[in-house]
Amino acid sequence: MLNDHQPDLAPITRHLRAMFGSRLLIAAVNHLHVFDHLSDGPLSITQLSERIQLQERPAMVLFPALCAMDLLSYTDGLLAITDLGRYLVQAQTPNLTGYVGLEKDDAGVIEMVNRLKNDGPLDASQGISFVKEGEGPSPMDDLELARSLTLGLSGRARRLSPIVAANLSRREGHLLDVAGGTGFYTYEWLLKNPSSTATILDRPAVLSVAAELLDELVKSDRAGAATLRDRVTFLPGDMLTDALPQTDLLLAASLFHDWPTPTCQMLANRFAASLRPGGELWVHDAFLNDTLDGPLAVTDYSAQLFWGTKGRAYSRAEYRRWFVEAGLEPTTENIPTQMDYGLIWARKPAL
Ligand SMILES: C[S@@+](CC[C@H](N)C(=O)[O-])C[C@H]1O[C@@H](n2cnc3c(N)ncnc32)[C@H](O)[C@@H]1O
Repeated sequence: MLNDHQPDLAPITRHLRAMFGSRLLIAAVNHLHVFDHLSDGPLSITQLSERIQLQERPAMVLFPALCAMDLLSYTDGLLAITDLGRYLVQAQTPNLTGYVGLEKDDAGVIEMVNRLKNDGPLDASQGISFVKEGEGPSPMDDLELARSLTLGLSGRARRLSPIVAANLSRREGHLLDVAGGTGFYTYEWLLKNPSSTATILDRPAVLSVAAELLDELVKSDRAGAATLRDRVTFLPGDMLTDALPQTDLLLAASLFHDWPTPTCQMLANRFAASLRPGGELWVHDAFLNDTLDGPLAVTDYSAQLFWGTKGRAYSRAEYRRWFVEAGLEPTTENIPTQMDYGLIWARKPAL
């Protein structure tokens, strides 16, 4: 476990991600004119999305962010301008549209507007970070890029994995860590479950980094580390298409948030099928409020995910709907970890 003297590192990631939230704000005010569209009265998400021509993913990134900033409210299925948001309507005097607009030509803002309108970058010919889908190129299959992206996540994984491992079920059995990246979540869980085994599934280039990190750990003086090598299997593959091994626990850490909604449902179905009766699907991620109006740290993160991947942040209610559709029984537990992350889980009914 982390000792009490180690701070939650959330302030660092919040400051990092605020940049993406700022871009959303300026895009909404000066390019998409969200507040002017709402100035005659509330609209549903679908109505407003149609007016400003946003598809589902960008809409579900932008509107929750503006709610989290207290500029819009979302009640009874309607988006409305708040008292604060009124000061972003051009017809209101005074207003701050001109002041916010001093930044409207910033390159990051212009690119955010393009990505919002296009539901992603205009040119994705080199692939998208953290995702491998179909036959096209993926940075996760490029030795250098896969290494730098995986090592880029390693500090977060090192820090959060002991907390996650302490909260996952303790049981004798098998853990399947899908899209396991560095493998730290698996290594920490195995250290706490000395009779268990695990499989880490990811792209081959990522798994070679995970194997190096395991070597380091095995050579360290951590109690039990020497047993890890025989208990971990590295499984190179494609989680979207390859057969998944049967397992007792399946961990999806920072996984769903890289993918659009239909892919998330498909993944939930595949993961449910790979669980043995009584098995558990665990998700470690940052969750939107079920009311889709924050929290700000997560709407900023959602903007960053929207920018860099095919996904966004989802609410626990969205995950639980996928779980039910996949035949799983969601629990009501919401377990916070750190860095604005948390755990939720669902059970596969016993036979
Ligand atoms: C954001 S990282 C999360 C890594 C790790 N679970 C963590 O929390 O640090 C997403 C991972 O998904 C993997 N991935 C993407 N598409 C995949 C696919 N089709 N099959 C298997 N792994 C995939 C990437 O290689 C990457 O390691």
